Amino acid sequence: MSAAGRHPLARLAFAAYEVLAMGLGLGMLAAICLAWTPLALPLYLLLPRTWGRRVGRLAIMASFRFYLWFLTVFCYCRFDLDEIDALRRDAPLIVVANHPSLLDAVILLSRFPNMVCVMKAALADNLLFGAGARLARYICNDVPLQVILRAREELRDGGQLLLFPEGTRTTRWPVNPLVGSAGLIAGRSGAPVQALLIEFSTPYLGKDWPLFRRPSLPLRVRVRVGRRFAPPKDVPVFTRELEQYFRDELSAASVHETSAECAAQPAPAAGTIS
Ligand SMILES: CCCCCCCCCCCCCCCC(=O)OC[C@@H](O)COP(=O)(O)O
Repeated sequence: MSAAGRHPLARLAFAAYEVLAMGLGLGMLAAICLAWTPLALPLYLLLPRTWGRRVGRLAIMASFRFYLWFLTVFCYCRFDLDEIDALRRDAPLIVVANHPSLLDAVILLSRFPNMVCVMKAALADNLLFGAGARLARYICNDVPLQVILRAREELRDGGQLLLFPEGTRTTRWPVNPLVGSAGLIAGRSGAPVQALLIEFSTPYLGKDWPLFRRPSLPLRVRVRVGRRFAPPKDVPVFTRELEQYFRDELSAASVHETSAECAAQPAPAAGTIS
């Protein structure tokens, strides 16, 4: 249902729908997170740690799954995530993914019941995400040694660790230079590293996509299960190998546009993910 080539009025109506879908989508995410905050805070204080993180992670999975359903039904988004479900019971496991969009974490967290996420420290004080992230015992990325120790502890307890080794959303397509955290944690914990490849039809909510710029619908997102790496002995070598792997896989898929192209053409044809 591309708007291109249609009557100008139809195009205008579709653009209006895209704006509406954006408002609904962002509003629903805010509403879900805000509704959880007043519950998550007392649960964080009252529940023992193991119960708290269990409840916290299940609530995040369930809420984000509902959220993706909402985006599918009302906001013309299409998610192809079936491949991921095979990983759900593989623990301990370090899941690493490329990071094209703000939606990546929401998408991945919706499929794993016991996943602990390494996140930007600033998010821990965020009104929307802070309380939920604390209850789920997510790991702040501000003190590297703490990240490694906490990650190792969570993996030992049978958790699955999610981290985005680009450190921030992608700015140098197809993937930024990677930091060494995944290799370090894998080396220290003995857990394997599972690559996931995230592909968007347009870089919606990427680093160069303003929060209130309308999406180009349908937004298609596919997550592929990539290679699984054994815990490395040599972290720098592993990090280079992982980066090259992402580069090769994502270049081959070639579903994104560059940010510059995207800025020049606000309503591009949907990408090539089918
Ligand atoms: C139950 C209702 C849900 C309540 C909220 C639960 C908390 C969910 C926290 C999700 C936070 C996921 C953080 C993902 C990793 C991360 O930190 O990514 C940061 C980027 O994306 C943005 O970084 P940047 O590109 O540098 O702006």
